[in-house]
Amino acid sequence: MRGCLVLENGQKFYGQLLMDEPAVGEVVFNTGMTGYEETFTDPSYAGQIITMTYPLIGNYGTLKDIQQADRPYAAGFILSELCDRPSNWQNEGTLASFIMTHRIPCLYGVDTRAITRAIRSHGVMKGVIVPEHMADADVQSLLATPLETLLVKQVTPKSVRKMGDGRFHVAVMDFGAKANILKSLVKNDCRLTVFPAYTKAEEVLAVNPDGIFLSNGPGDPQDLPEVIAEVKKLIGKKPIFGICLGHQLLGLSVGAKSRKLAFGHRGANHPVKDVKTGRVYITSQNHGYVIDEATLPSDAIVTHVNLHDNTLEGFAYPKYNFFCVQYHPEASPGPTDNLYLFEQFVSMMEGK
Ligand SMILES: NC(=O)CC[C@H](N)C(=O)O
Repeated sequence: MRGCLVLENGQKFYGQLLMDEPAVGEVVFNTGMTGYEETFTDPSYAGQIITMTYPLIGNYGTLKDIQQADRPYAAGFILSELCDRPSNWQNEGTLASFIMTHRIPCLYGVDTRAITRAIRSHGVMKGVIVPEHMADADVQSLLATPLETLLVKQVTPKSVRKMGDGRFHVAVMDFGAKANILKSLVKNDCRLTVFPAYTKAEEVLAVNPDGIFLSNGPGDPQDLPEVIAEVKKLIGKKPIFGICLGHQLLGLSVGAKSRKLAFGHRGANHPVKDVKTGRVYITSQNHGYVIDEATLPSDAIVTHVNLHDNTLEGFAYPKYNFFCVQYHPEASPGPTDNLYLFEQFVSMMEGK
């Protein structure tokens, strides 16, 4: 069936639909050349329609073991060529069947380069994926639907769970944690008590963890004032490590400000400089917001900077014994060069 992406600035892009369900979401683009399955199951994409800039998607099929959550939370997918004959000895099924199983609207056979150029020049926009024959009035009323802002509520677990049996007890605040973050902690000799996002600080501290981890997650960090209030109570009590949304919440908790980027950083090839060593890492990223470096307290230390646009990619606060990064050291997808940060967290818990 023919379908169309309609952006809120009126631009339309035509292609094929896998199903006739419409999608509404913030349209973003991801530049990863591989890793579509990890990207599609990253809960931080909740509420967003992901455009993949790489032209061939689905060519190595799907494999449950590499998925980052039990299902995709994204609002929709936009692809150029959708490969229906994957070649991979581990393949468990085509990408099309995965998408249809989870009933995520998908527009394919569409000019993804043109969509990316539209987003790059206007910034991210709301958009809808609709069947081509949908009446204009219906398309407009769909476009007028307000976007959900309480996205963390959709992806955070409902109850506390335990993982691993390592030496270091880590309390994880799960705002939509990617599976490989939790696996990376467990691999680094940690045992985890994983808490839902809105857990009170007292309850987290009551398990007497060696350290606290703040996860990635969807949406605008400023939409989480109740969570920030709890993070403020955790700071300084235990060593803390934060990734992506976790980094942003730590920034807001110490009085820094966040702002929205024009079209975000989403992909597996973003150069980040480690300020102390001068070394440049190619990193995995997925974020639309940043902490404004100029608003950090003067005794916080900038540890990482993005070399595309000089935005803040990491900071540490020795006074409170925490550090955090905006990018994704757990990779999945992307380069694994930054896995050492999990070891750094363990050293902090060891008191080294
Ligand atoms: N991956 C994340 O944790 C993303 C954080 C936040 N939702 C952003 O887009 O900036």
